Amino acid sequence: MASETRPFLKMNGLGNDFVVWDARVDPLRLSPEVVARLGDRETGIGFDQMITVERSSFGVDAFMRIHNQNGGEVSACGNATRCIGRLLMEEAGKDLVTIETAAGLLHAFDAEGPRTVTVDMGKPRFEWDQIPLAEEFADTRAIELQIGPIDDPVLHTPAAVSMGNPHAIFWVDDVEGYELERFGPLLEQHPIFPEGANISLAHIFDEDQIRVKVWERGVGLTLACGTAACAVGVAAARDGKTGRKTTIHLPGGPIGIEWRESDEHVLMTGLTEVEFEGEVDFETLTWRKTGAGDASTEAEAAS
Ligand SMILES: N[C@H](CCC[C@H](N)C(=O)O)C(=O)O
Repeated sequence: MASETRPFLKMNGLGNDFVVWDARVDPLRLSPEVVARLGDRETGIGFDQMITVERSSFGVDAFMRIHNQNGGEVSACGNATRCIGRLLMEEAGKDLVTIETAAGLLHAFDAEGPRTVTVDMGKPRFEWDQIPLAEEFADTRAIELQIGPIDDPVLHTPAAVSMGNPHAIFWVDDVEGYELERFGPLLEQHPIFPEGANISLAHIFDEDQIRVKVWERGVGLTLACGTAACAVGVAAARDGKTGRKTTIHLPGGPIGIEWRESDEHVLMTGLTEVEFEGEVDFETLTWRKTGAGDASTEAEAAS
């Protein structure tokens, strides 16, 4: 029986990593179980999200479909949007492309350096039923949620923001001072978040400089989260803690955020990387590397 192999790209945005399929000609729909199997770092390729690039029904450059490592489909992924933006710009020789997502149309354009891309992530949403939250809160800059002993909570009163996906941001004085591995899943699935939430610990350590650690919905701890960087930058500015231009320092590296005053859009700038080319045999669900990534391409160029 002929095996059915399919090529993919392995990419990352500051270590937040993806398997990317090009399904613009040959459609691809995988079950959540197969996505989770491929996403598992022991049994599969391993990734935080799986990205499927499809034809856009709006006639823009492409549609980007996003699945978390647990197999669940979601509407937004900032780091992946930068990576797909780069691929589409390189392919078409353009310096601006438009990507359709379930969260809306996003524009990616060349930023100041090689492999660096800026994405206009659109407007943040703050209304309780847009996050969404399970009950009405008039002010989502600090919602009533705490974890730990009632009289001495470990984490409490987070800000809530949607970038097309739900985020809760806890302001702390040391992002490493909390067991996010322990509290992350409890908060991610807290009943106040009917669709779950991405959980960020954020420490404003200098003027417009914020250190962030993220527990991602459907994944767990990741090295970076683009929509969390957007959500933290916006929540800090909204609450008067910083200006509208901030640098978000994630374990995987920095992301520049500008919450533009003229139209309230969030601009997110950061690196992208092609790690390698590969292919999956869907008969056996095995995979192999078939080509190099940026590191070797750049090494060749330098030699
Ligand atoms: N875990 C997120 C999706 C990926 C977000 C992240 N990887 C990014 O770069 O924005 C969610 O369930 O909403």
